[in-house]
Amino acid sequence: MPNTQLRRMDAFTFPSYSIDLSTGEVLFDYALTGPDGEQRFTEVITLPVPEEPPSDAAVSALGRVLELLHVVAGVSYYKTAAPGQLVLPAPLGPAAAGFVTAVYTKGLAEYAYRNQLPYVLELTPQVPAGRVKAAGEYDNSDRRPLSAVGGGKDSIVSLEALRRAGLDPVPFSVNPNHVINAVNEASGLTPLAARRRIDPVLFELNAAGARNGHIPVTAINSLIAVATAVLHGLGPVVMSNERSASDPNLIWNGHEINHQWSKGVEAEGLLRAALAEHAGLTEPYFSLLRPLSELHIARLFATIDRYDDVVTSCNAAFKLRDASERWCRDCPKCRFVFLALAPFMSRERITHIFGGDLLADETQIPGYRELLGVDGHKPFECVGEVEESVVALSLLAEQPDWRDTPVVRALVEAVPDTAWSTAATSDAFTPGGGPNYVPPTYTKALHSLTT
Ligand SMILES: CC(=O)N[C@H]1[C@@H](OP(=O)(O)OP(=O)(O)OC[C@H]2O[C@@H](n3ccc(=O)[nH]c3=O)[C@H](O)[C@@H]2O)O[C@H](CO)[C@@H](O)[C@@H]1O[C@H](C)C(=O)N[C@@H](C)C(=O)N[C@@H](CCC(=O)O)C(=O)O
Ligand SMILES: Nc1ncnc2c1ncn2[C@@H]1O[C@H](COP(=O)(O)OP(=O)(O)OP(=O)(O)O)[C@@H](O)[C@H]1O
Repeated sequence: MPNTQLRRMDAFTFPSYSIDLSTGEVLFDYALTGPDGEQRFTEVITLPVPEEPPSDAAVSALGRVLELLHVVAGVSYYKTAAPGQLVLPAPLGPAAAGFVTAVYTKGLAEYAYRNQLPYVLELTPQVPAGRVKAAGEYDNSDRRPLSAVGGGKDSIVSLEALRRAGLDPVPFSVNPNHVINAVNEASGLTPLAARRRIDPVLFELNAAGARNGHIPVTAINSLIAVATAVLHGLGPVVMSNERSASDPNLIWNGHEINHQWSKGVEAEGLLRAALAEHAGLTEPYFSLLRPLSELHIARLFATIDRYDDVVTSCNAAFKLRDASERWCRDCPKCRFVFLALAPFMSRERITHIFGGDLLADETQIPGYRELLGVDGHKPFECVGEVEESVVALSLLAEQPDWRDTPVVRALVEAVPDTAWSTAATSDAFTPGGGPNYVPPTYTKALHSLTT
């Protein structure tokens, strides 16, 4: 469909969804409709099939989780046209409707900002009238946790914390690539995986100039993880989203624009409430690392060395096409993670992990100035707060191994004098900093790492 016709689409709908429990295949249908006709999409998600058939209660809860996932996974297709009407397929209770609304507004905020579509920030889904049948309570909180693995340092820290606390985690990933497979192999644990196939029509539309931009992918991965946990009779989904993820990149038209919104604590609370209300799940999902800063997690990661040959946090390694092998060494995330790990590792070890020394490379200086808040705003990437970068720099400036590297020298010159007092009073290594949903049984896992 030509781009001009796409721009005239006025509604996005959710015609149907189906699941085949014998194969784990879930089909989600979507439609953009307008004066020039219709553009349909089908996304296919394949859940791993359990050895034992699921109980009736599990099948019923699974159906409810998939109803939420159907709506949430629609963001990828909605964004090609961003019509003003978002017409939901069925009635939802207030918590589920609140979660869905936030996914399409706050989760698409970076997309709205970059495409200059302010109305997306205020989108109000049309929820069909009617009562939602109350979900039966489904309590799986005492079962083995499903630990989401993204191949980076954060999920490795969680996996090891859960293992040390004797909680017997099951690693889980959506579309694991060679990085994630290698991390799972290094863990020695037996993982579960789900497949997600985006409709190839989306890529054709992208190539033809359809609207494009960032989507709240963690909300999608999280719901696929919860669906898998329910289907397999497993316990809570444990994420590794840090407290810095809740920090917005900028304010636009009075709205916070946060690249990592669906990793933030607000999204976590809304998702938990939606799952409790709509699917009856009492303890479905939380982030173990929520009380910690990225810098603190980096310090913890440095105490674990079994993943050095495989860990990869760079997003370029996770592209659907033309992915980098591991660290690209030239993006905000590579720069930030290097800066955060360097104070806690020898140059030899970190150079081995990254395949190069970013602090020896002067071409990295402009990118580091952004991370330190000297130029521009915090990049639209999964990077920590400016304060964390400042604290990391202050630590490096005191270390003989690092203080004379060209990048550290240039940055020490560049930051304002106030940076040093910010660093001195920072709470980057003090767990806390706002609400978290870590259940009491799991706080011991966190303590085993941080004390
Ligand atoms: C890997 C990556 O960072 N991709 C972002 C990038 O996409 P790009 O076009 O360069 O490559 P692909 O990822 O291969 O995607 C091709 C197109 O497919 C569409 N698409 C992909 C996944 C999806 O779930 N839905 C989709 O519609 C999209 O049209 C792509 O162009 O730039 C895109 C535009 O800004 C981003 O949307 C891509 O981000 C992926 C969805 C992704 O998985 N990103 C994670 C690595 C990521 O950004 N994680 C965040 C967490 C943010 C959150 O709130 O969840 C983070 O690390 O901060
Ligand atoms: N493909 C995936 N399947 C399942 N969960 C994922 C996937 N990719 C990321 N996640 C999870 O989403 C959350 C955010 O991902 P993110 O990329 O920030 O984390 P990470 O890979 O653990 O660490 P890092 O921040 O170092 O990259 C984490 O809990 C991570 O485990």
